[in-house]
Amino acid sequence: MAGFAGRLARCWYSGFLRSPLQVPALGLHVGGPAMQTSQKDFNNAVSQLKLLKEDPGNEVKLKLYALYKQATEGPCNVPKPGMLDFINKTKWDAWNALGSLSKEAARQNYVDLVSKLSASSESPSPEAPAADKKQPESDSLVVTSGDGITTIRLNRPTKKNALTTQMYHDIIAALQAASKDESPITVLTGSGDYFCSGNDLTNFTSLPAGGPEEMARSSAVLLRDFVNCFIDFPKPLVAVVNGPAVGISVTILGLFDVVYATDRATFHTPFSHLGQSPEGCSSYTFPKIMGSSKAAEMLLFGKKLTAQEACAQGLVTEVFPDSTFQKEVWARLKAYSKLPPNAMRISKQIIRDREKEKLHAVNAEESNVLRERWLSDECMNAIASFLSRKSKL
Ligand SMILES: CCCCC/C=C/CC(=O)SCCNC(=O)CCNC(=O)[C@H](O)C(C)(C)COP(=O)(O)OP(=O)(O)OC[C@H]1O[C@@H](n2cnc3c(N)ncnc32)[C@H](O)[C@@H]1OP(=O)(O)O
Repeated sequence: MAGFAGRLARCWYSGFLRSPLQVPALGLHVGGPAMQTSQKDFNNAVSQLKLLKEDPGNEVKLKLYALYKQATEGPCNVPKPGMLDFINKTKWDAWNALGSLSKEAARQNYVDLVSKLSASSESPSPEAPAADKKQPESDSLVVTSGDGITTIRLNRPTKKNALTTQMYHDIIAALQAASKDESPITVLTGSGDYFCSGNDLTNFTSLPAGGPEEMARSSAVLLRDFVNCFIDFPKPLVAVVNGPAVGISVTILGLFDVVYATDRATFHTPFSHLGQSPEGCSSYTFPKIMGSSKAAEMLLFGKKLTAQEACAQGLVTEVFPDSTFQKEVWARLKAYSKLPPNAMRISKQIIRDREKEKLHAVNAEESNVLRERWLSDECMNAIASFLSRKSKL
């Protein structure tokens, strides 16, 4: 297992090794207005960078590093690190790739890049009901209430809303709070172009002192607690699926009361590709919802469904054109939220309660199986492969 930790760590570095030239849509200056940037603007940008809410990713961090060095020290003037010194060699390559770019131009490019990153991390969320912030939340999860709806929004758009360990904890807390608040309806949705890309695969790279076994054990406990919150949620729970959904963000949909999706959404559970197995009670809910052979195609073979297909198979309640999705869905939910809240709760109870015991048992079993799976070579290799950017879904 120690070998696995090393392998993952190496793969993380390989992610860092992606070419600095692959930084799309970050048009860089080579002269002209560059001369306008003062040292003060540059220093401000250095400070501003520390305030970014989202990690900008390795490629951008590498670019920032190279521009900083060029702006402060000029063209690369230190010896190239050895082949096996992966990180320093990567940084050296990025700096060296800037060639003879002047210090002023590098400063300007640095300032422009930081300003773009700051602007995108502050861009407002798409349409949603007028809402007040409910509680202190981590940057990656935003919880608001308004118009009779509590909205839990996954807010990590640059990572396609992949779920970090902290986000699982925050969602549990948000659901517990929402179950007791005044809003008749609770919604889960995402910021940006994705609903959610599933479990953040880097969760498995920060090994605790107890090693991979401890990581697998604590992840299984967290997974079980997370899914239990959805099983036990007492009020109408609605998913507003604003874009593609992957992995655990698909499987838990079987535990929602209503699922609205944009026609841009897709539904994908690539468990076998990842050497993993189903969670979110999908081994039970999916065959019930769509029949065992359709469920097998998704859960065993990772067939990706379009929104229309998912609707035809009963996983999605209704599909809306992307252009009117937010407007139509929120208008409808606002109207539903005016229905008598106790009647809705009691109706949900009657529909769901007789299944709860079964669902808890399924959840416990799925979490236990996954605990083993996470330690398998198949799973480790798949995660390592994603982290080294050799594979994507
Ligand atoms: C408590 C533990 C519970 C565990 C429960 C288990 C759950 C199982 C699952 O959820 S399985 C599903 C896991 N998810 C995936 O395998 C998705 C992996 N991601 C991708 O294949 C692609 O990123 C994509 C298809 C979702 C999107 O591709 P696209 O080309 O459009 O975008 P990028 O790949 O460039 O993504 C942008 C940045 O986001 C990072 N990212 C996206 N998804 C994840 C993820 N799941 N984990 C970690 N990071 C993710 C991606 O690496 C890019 O980051 P970068 O800009 O720093 O490179």
